[in-house]
Amino acid sequence: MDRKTVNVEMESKKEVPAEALAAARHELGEHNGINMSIEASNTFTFKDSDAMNRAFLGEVCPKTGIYIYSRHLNPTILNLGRQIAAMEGTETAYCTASGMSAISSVFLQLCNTGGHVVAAKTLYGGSHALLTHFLPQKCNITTTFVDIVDLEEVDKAMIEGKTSVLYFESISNPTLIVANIPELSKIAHAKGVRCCLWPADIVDQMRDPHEGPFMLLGPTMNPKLAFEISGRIPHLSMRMKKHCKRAMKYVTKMKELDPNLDVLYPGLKEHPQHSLLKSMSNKDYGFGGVFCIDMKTEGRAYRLMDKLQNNSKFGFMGVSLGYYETLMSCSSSSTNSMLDTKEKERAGISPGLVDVGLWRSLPNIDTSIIQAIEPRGFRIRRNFTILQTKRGVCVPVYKRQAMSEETKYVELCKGINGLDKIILREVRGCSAEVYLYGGHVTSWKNEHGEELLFVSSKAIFKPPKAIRGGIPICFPQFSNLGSLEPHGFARTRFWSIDNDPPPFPTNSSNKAFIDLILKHSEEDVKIWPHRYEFRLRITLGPGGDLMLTSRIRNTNTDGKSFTFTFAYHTYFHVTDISHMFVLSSEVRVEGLETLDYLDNLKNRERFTEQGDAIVFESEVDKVYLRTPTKIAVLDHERKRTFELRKDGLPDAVVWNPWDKKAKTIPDLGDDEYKHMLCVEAACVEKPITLKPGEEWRGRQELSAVPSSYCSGQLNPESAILSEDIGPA
Ligand SMILES: O=P(O)(O)OC[C@H]1O[C@@H](O)[C@H](O)[C@@H](O)[C@@H]1O
Repeated sequence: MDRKTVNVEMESKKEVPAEALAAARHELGEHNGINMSIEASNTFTFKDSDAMNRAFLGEVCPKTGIYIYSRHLNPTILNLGRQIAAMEGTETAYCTASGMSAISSVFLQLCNTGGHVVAAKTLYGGSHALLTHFLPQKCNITTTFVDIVDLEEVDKAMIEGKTSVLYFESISNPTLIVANIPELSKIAHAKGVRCCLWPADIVDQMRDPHEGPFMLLGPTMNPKLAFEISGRIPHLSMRMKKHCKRAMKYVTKMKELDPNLDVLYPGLKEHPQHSLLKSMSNKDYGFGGVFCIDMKTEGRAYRLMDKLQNNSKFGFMGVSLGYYETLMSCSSSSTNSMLDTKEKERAGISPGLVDVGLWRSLPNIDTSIIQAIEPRGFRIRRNFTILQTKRGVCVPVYKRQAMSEETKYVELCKGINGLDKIILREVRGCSAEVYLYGGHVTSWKNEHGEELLFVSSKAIFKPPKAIRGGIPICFPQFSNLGSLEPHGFARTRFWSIDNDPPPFPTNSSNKAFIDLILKHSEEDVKIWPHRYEFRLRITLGPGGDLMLTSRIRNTNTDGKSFTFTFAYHTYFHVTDISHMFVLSSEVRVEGLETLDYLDNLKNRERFTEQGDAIVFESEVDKVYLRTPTKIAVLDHERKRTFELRKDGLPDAVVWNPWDKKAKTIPDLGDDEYKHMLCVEAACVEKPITLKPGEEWRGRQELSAVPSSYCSGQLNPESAILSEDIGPA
């Protein structure tokens, strides 16, 4: 027995790949190490000149332990080749540095100039480009593309004496078509055509591969990598079984949750080649770990992937799908982007096809479907915006309907505790809610019904307490900068609908708006001896922007001026302000860097902001002074940016109570501080003074855009126009 060989001869024809591999040679290390040694040399020496001569004459070779040059063959790479050959039941295997180097070498090996290939029309983009562009131009090798499941078409396309290769990839990427390998081999062999299948047995009836392009072009794998793969390959069977099992469970659950979902997976009975794959595949290995969801359009595919990666933490966007994490890609615009529209159509590659290689560990997948798969299923459901109908059937509603004629842009109804509330709606499905109590916006939702403002679960919708969350109006006093109750009384008064407001410079396309008015009451005059009219217009723009315009007029008849401070105390809803992302919080504010601020936590002492962006790791209560008209709040995890634009309001308050302070606020849950961030367009440092008859105007506009924000470059209009998972 060879010192480096454990007793077992390679048996290439074992039926079960794992058993065949276990029965294959196992190289030991140079010093009898249990691992084989990595042969890192490029070139090899010989015991004498005769041996060298015999090696070049081909009389001795790697089989007899004599190597010349690693580009031809290397012991470590050869060992991996033996393992793979054992698993695949082939005579030999050659390990290359990439799939495309293997595929191109095979074509160069088997085809002569002027040659002809018959290939499946659905191929990996690189293979398709090689056959469509490179080989015809450089080598005059042409290809006829066929539907690989139509055996007659395949047969007809092969020209005896001209066609040298029948090439297909099974299971195909990205459309998951399964080829009938035994039948295709028969048809090819009958015409003397070599049958090449990727990624399993590459070569059938090939001459010694070491004489051709494999040796000359040097696509050889790095021996260190070969060593690593050799060590992992013995467990591949276990991983593949689990991989396939997970995909099967996951897809089954998804289909259960939404039978209308366009999911492609060979494990599903409705897959056209389900039975074929079952008949060909090794027992217990299932149907692969890759499935596809057809979102129909590229835009919807992207938005789904964005959400799955950044909201649900489901996986990552990335091609290859072979990583140990779940990967997903929209093949039409990634791996298959080199195909033109017609070629994609012919190959059946929909622009919205999302391929998912499901690897990520789903906790308790075997023991608790409900705990493990269902929540993820629900996440997917949520991402597809699926609603539960009355009959309990899930229907996808991404075919968003335009607002029906009778749906109202403005609706007056009763809210919590019977308080009057106005709902504003826009055609795309966004909405806002305003309580007359406080003139208080309590909800702002995007077209997917996602809430963009934070309202505490403990909020008390009852006078005299202000509602915790939404957008309280602080007037005529911000915080405790005066003798009135903190933040003034406007947020705890009942406002009225202003049916006849003085003319407003409005955008005529805005239909969803409401005008409110608050006037002095005799009671209030006792605590703030002034007469005023506070008009508030709240508008929901067609793109979902929320705009608040305040007009405050001094209506004193005693000739006295009055002075006030003001804020739109906006509570933005954020994923989790306490989460850290690359050493800073997932949530940050841009636009306030380097500005002066008054620190409410330090007796309103004045400081200058030092950091590049405002991030959060503890309580913050600052009044930034003379701020720009645009401020952005970035929620990294949700991949959402709020843009706040303001006019007439020079300051900006940033407040989060963090954990300790939150516990002292009775109408705020202990952990709720994580999901809120107040950024308030305000006028604090220099109070406003109005003479009788004078009017002040202060405006705040909010947009939520589903992308990252680059300071100063954000065009909210175009970002807003990019729909989320919208109509198919
Ligand atoms: O609890 P309130 O009155 O709604 O105020 C909340 C916070 O509002 C912020 O605007 C102030 O800067 C903070 O100082 C204050 O604590």
